[in-house]
Amino acid sequence: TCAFAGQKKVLAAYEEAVKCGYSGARAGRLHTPHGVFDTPMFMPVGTQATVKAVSPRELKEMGAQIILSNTYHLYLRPGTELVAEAGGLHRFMDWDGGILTDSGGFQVFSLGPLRKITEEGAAFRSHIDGSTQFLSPEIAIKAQMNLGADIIMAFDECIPYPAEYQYAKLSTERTTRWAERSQKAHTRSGQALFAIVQGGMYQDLRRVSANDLVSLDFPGYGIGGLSVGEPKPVMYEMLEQTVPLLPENKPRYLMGVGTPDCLVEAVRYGIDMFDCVFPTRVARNGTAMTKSGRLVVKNAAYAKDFLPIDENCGCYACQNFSRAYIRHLLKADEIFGLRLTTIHNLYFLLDFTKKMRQAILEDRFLSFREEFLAQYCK
Ligand SMILES: CNc1nc2cc(C(=O)NN)ccc2[nH]1
Ligand SMILES: [Zn+2]
Repeated sequence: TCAFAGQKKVLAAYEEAVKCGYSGARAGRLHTPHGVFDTPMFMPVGTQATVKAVSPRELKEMGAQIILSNTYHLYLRPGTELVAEAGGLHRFMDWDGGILTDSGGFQVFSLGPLRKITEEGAAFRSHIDGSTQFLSPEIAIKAQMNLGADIIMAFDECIPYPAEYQYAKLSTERTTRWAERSQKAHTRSGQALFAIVQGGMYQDLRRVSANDLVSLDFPGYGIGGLSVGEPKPVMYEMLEQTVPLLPENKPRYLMGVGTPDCLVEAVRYGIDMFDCVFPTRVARNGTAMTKSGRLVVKNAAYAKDFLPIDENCGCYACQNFSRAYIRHLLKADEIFGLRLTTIHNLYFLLDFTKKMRQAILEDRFLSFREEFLAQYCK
């Protein structure tokens, strides 16, 4: 904990960032009111207060530490006041690990042309009932205080890709003003507010955004506006420009990323935290993630394949069921099939970040990265 602007706040303090020999890769420990967690870490996405198709008990069993929920969705349904009356998000969804809520900046952007953004905030149409809605830094922070997550995000604008330089510049400057308004509106102790670096795909805007937000002094920093359709080398270049400007002793969270190859590169640049819908989303159309790439277990090729998805995987699906069985369930539209592919994909990414942490602690991250990329991109 530390005294902060007169408020006593338990911040997501960042300890023992063990630096490995190469550039920014590091293993750390993240302190929150719901526990101390190891980084690098992958955070399963539970948009509407549930990680689709799996229970909190299964999440705990597979090693999930912090899960993500979306303020935009919960604000529209069931309402964040209702969740507060239920005792907060942890109680509501029976999850006693860490929770991080995104502020809605991305959802408003991904809603496309329905939105209108002004200095005050963002007006948009609800994807549920088409009603006109409005989010501002103050509204988004109040909603997140009601939800009671351990880590909450400043309200920002996730700049679309591609975007004109002038638009990206004005939007990024506004996001910094919104970060300051988010800070002023954040009065709940025991909750860490992270800022979000934007700047589009422009190196200079990324640097200005990072420097301005660091001057405002946040306990952690999200890097937003990436993985929005840009080529991977552009994303890596933005990381190279941004991460070194962020304080070494604070967590860096790359939002919305990603596949294992992106994770291992981002860790190399010094990213600590990730979230992505990819593992749960592709699971629902029968795709399993493996260290050699994707395996579409629904394919006819696996009809008589009585091996598990991955015989070296420790997850519940691979320990007990065959590809043939899972394919049968998926073809028969059995819900248990989706549960098994989801359990496997989440376990795969959680285990992958655990393996990266171990490699960093044993100072062999670089060779781990080489070996993985050689096999994965095959
Ligand atoms: C899947 N790609 C992806 N990019 C994201 C960017 C943001 C962001 O800038 N939030 N303020 C959040 C989630 C994202 N997911
Ligand atoms: Zn598995």
